[in-house]
Amino acid sequence: MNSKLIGRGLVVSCQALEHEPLHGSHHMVAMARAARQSGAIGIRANGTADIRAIKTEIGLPVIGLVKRETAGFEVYITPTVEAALEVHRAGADIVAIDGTSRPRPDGLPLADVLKRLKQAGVRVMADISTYEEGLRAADWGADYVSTTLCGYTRETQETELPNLDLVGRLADALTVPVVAEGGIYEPSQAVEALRRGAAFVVVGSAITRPQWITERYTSAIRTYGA
Ligand SMILES: CC(=O)N[C@H](C=O)[C@@H](O)[C@H](O)[C@H](O)COP(=O)(O)O
Repeated sequence: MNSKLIGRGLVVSCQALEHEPLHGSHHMVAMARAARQSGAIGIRANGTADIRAIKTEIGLPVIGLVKRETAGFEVYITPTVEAALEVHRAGADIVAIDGTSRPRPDGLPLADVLKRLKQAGVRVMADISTYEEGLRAADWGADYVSTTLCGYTRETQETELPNLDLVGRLADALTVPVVAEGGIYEPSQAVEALRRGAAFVVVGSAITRPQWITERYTSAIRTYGA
């Protein structure tokens, strides 16, 4: 499938959940505009409203997802086939889904999910947490494999981020594009991810979550004891 939709560069994740200060499409479109102005080549966005608004107003390729919690399940990034189709219909160029092997609310194994989405003409990014998950997702037809969930599953919760070793190992093993995402806080880490073979880099919190950026400063100052 089209691996050149997004070239070697920076994708900015513009996401704010309901409890976050910048929640709302107006703010997310502004964030995406700022990202485009400074050279971002794609946007990652959560929820059909934000995806539609960013797609219409910004014009960059959009990696879309929907975060949806379901009681009794750990997966929350586009957890079902139906959710993935919603994101696709909202205009996302690539649909990011949970690419781990954990149980999903619609009861389908990942291999079936990928098969159905491919049949529907959806370009899929599998958000994985381990090397083995990345290999499996690619084998089952994912168009992109992203390290998004490393650090966020039981198995990986102690992992220090960003996990650029995981990026490098997957990039060496796979022919589909491997995306470096999760915990990239410094420009030098983004460059290192590309050097290790990432097709592109996704950065979110370090650019678009001002409450988190502020906290980095206030906690450093607290530790200093000012
Ligand atoms: C684990 C999870 O739910 N990640 C989400 C996936 O869409 C987003 O909350 C992250 O901001 C995004 O992956 C970018 O990562 P970072 O914000 O670390 O640059």
